[in-house]
Amino acid sequence: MSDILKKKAVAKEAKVKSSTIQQPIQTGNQQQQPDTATFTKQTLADLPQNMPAAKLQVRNLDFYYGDFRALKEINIDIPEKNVTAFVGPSGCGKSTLLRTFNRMYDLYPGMRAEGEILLDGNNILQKNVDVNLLRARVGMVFQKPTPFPMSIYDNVAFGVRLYEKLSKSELDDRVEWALKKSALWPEVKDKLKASGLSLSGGQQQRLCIARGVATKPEVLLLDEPTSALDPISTGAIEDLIEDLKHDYTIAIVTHNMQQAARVSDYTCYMYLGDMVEMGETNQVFTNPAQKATEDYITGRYG
Ligand SMILES: Nc1ncnc2c1ncn2[C@@H]1O[C@H](COP(=O)(O)OP(=O)(O)OP(=O)(O)O)[C@@H](O)[C@H]1O
Repeated sequence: MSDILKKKAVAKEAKVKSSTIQQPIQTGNQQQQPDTATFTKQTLADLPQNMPAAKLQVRNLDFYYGDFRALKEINIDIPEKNVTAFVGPSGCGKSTLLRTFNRMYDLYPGMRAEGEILLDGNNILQKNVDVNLLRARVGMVFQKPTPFPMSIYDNVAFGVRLYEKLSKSELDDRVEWALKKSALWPEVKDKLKASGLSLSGGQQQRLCIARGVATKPEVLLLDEPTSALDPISTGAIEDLIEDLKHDYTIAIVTHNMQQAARVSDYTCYMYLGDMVEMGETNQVFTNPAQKATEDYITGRYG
């Protein structure tokens, strides 16, 4: 069975589990929640065996919004040229963790990260790191499509113009390459001068992915990239993720368990700022190491 078919089978199994086995227990008007606070914190020793080489290594990472500690001693590896999904209940710190990987939080006062995040072995949290260069290496696509109010061409060329000096024909080639990578080229090749805002929601998100890949980052961070999209656009973006992972290291935050099962190789389950479990996606969905993970994955909590 091909990898994608295997994943689809696991996703289907997860769906069956959630719909038939693990319904919340009803007591009158109250939903009784299981005790999800019982888990052993993930440590480096618990990381899956035989993982591919790590592109990012997160070590003892804490994150603070002012006095609030939103991430607590996170220790994980993000394997190169694989898809790693972050799942967990709302507010558990998924987006916060993703935003540390390109120091997006630097834009806001009062936020700080402590610990280490090694990108190819170099700590990106050090003060002397050039954050613009970091963001060229670690690109990000947000939940809502955010095309700039400019043409489709200029949207894709925007970051490239910031970081590289290409000739007109080289830039044309790069724009075409990025639009092909994001599976949008056939739909826009005859209207590159039209506004990015004139595209449908799904097309706008693929445009943002084209903008994200155009600078040829090494890591692509996707923060709920399909939550605002219809099922057909979602399918197109999931296929795209499958394709992009051959060239990029991808980290994705998703609320959709089936999506995590379908697109990711590794899954991290987070709860209230803690990393509960990181494992191979097939294992996390079929045989999680911790009951807290099982309760969430199967829909009993969250
Ligand atoms: N700008 C902020 N200032 C203060 N606290 C914040 C800020 N952003 C997030 N938080 C808090 O940090 C914690 C983690 O939030 P985060 O957005 O990372 O969670 P999440 O798992 O991505 O949630 P969701 O699934 O709802 O997007 C939450 O308690 C949240 O309230």
